[in-house]
Amino acid sequence: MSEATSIPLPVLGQTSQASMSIALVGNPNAGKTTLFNSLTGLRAKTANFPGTTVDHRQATIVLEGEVHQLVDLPGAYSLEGISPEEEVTRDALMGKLGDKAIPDVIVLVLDATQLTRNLVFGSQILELGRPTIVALNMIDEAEANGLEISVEQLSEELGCEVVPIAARHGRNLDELLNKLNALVKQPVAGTCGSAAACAGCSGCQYSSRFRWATDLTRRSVQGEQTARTYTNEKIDRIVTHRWVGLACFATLMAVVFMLIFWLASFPMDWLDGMFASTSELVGGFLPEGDFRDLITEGLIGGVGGMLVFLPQIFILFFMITLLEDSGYLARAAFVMDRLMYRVGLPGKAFVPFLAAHACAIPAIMSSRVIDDRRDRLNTILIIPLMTCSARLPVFAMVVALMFPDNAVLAGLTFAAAYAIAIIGALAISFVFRRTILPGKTKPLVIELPPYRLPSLRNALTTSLDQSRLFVRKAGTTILVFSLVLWVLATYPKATPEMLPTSWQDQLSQVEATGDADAYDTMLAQAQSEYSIAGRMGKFIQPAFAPLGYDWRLSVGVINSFAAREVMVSTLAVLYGAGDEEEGLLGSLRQARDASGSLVFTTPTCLSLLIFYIFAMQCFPTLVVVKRELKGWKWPAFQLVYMTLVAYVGALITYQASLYFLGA
Ligand SMILES: Nc1nc2c(ncn2[C@@H]2O[C@H](COP(=O)(O)OP(=O)(O)OP(=O)(O)O)[C@@H](O)[C@H]2O)c(=O)[nH]1
Ligand SMILES: [Mg+2]
Repeated sequence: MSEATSIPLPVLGQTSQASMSIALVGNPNAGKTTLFNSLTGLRAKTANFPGTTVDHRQATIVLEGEVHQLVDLPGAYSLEGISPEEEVTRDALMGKLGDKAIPDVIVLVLDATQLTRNLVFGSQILELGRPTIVALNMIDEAEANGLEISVEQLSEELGCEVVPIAARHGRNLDELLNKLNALVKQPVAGTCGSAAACAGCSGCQYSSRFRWATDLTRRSVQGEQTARTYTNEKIDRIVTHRWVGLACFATLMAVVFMLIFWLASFPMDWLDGMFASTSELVGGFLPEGDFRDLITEGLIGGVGGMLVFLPQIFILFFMITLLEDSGYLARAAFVMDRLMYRVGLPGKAFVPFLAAHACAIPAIMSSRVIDDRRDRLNTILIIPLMTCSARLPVFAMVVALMFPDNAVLAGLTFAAAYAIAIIGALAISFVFRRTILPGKTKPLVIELPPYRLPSLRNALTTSLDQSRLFVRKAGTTILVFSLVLWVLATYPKATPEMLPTSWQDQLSQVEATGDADAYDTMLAQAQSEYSIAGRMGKFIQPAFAPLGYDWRLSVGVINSFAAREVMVSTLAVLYGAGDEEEGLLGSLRQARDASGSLVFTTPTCLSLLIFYIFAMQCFPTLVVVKRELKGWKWPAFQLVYMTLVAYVGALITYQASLYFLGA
């Protein structure tokens, strides 16, 4: 880590001067956020995808004991740009962003491999005549590409310090900090040297800037960049092809999911077994009774049932981050845009959609980049259909129940669930654009970033962050839900005499056979139906019977209306996963309904899968939609339409698969 973060924050009063504000400015994908992260020790999202940062972000850095504000800004191509991100950057530079003053010092981040294009915007920044320092980033890549850049020449012609760095590898950041420190101590405005574009000219034409940038690049850069570019173009021709590109995307995703399944199955088996034996071990120490059951079934069963899926969450985010960093996902965005445009979604919606695969909430907020109101509304309405991480435990459970020993089929089904969500979302958008939100959309203009060896560290920190969020949820929300549910599913406790006569008859029949195990199982089932949860479940079960759910599954669905991942822990508690040696999946696989038939048949599993793909079961998302669209009308509409689609979809799936596959 850099010097800036290793110096401890000073105690208040030690800073003699008022702190300066330092802004990171440059083209999209130049590495501003990567630099910001390495200077501040933060983990703001970076990606090999232009337009990753859409709002400003600030943090403190310490230079020789002085605390300063470092501001990361969205990338821009020009100061006259019309996109909302470019507006944020322009406002920030002009001191019009909220209560922020004009930045005291500018760090102009240039991508050394794309010097000409970066200098076009750079000339506008230099022209502002503010104290500026140039961070010539990606110098590692420039060198690997065979480019030799004369830093002295650039520095002389730009009229300010130029420091070659590789933000991603922390290379030369100390020199950058030293020079930055000198500039902060003595802020001198750049002179623009002999830069023809800006010497004495303000508001130059794009063409003259471009000519100046090309000439300057020619004077300061030696070497050709042809070999790689040529291969990139060849690959791009394939992966961005109208149909071949789509097929590539689908195949790649399917392979990724199969890999995730296969890889995750080892730690998952291990975790499942570990929770089962922990439950047994803890149970052995506690005296028999309700408290022991609360701990083994409610606590370990409920929370463990959810944590089993941690490996899949981790590996999924790891792979997605690698793909994004490699530059491939920008190509996928390009390919998908052709489809999205047809169904009336703006190309800019791809980034929110991608983000929605982690969580709908930041995705809905990032849809602010879409300027047209209807485009944005349409995007927000379908964002929660994307497969967010909260759905993963449910999908993973269902798929594991269907294909316990077949990673290929399991992976394919999982990938199909993603595909159904995307296709469903496109179809629904199509309908909305032709009914409630008519109008034309803008196609996407995206610059394809270079292919790049993905950063393992970035992938690791992203997936660790996501895993931590997941574990925190399991330790808080899920924990409370599991304990409350255990109480509801246990009380009032019935002795055999208190049960309805139909149960008493069945129990005495089983007792007559002398099979004590069968008697215990039946008594436990009768008791759970007698409990509050059991009665509620039986009350609502008729509504879910056509979808193939028994009363416990119905309780699960209702229970997870506020947060979908609660489903798995609910089932773990209701089907007594903490109680069994087989762990969660084993006990679900053997679960039987009142009539004695297996609960998790293929039709029921498929119906559950479809229900959870489409249902809006996330209260926080509804609150955020309300906040963004200022009112409850649209979130209410969203809740109703998604639940309806989910119910009807699951109904059709269950009935059709019952017809074709049998129970
Ligand atoms: N090889 C190499 N890659 C880098 C370097 N700095 C950043 N990157 C990569 O460049 C990509 C873009 O980095 P970001 O920091 O997200 O770029 P940004 O300028 O913030 O982009 P926007 O937010 O879209 O404006 C990521 O894949 C980084 O890992 C570097 O010094 N060398
Ligand atoms: Mg950024």
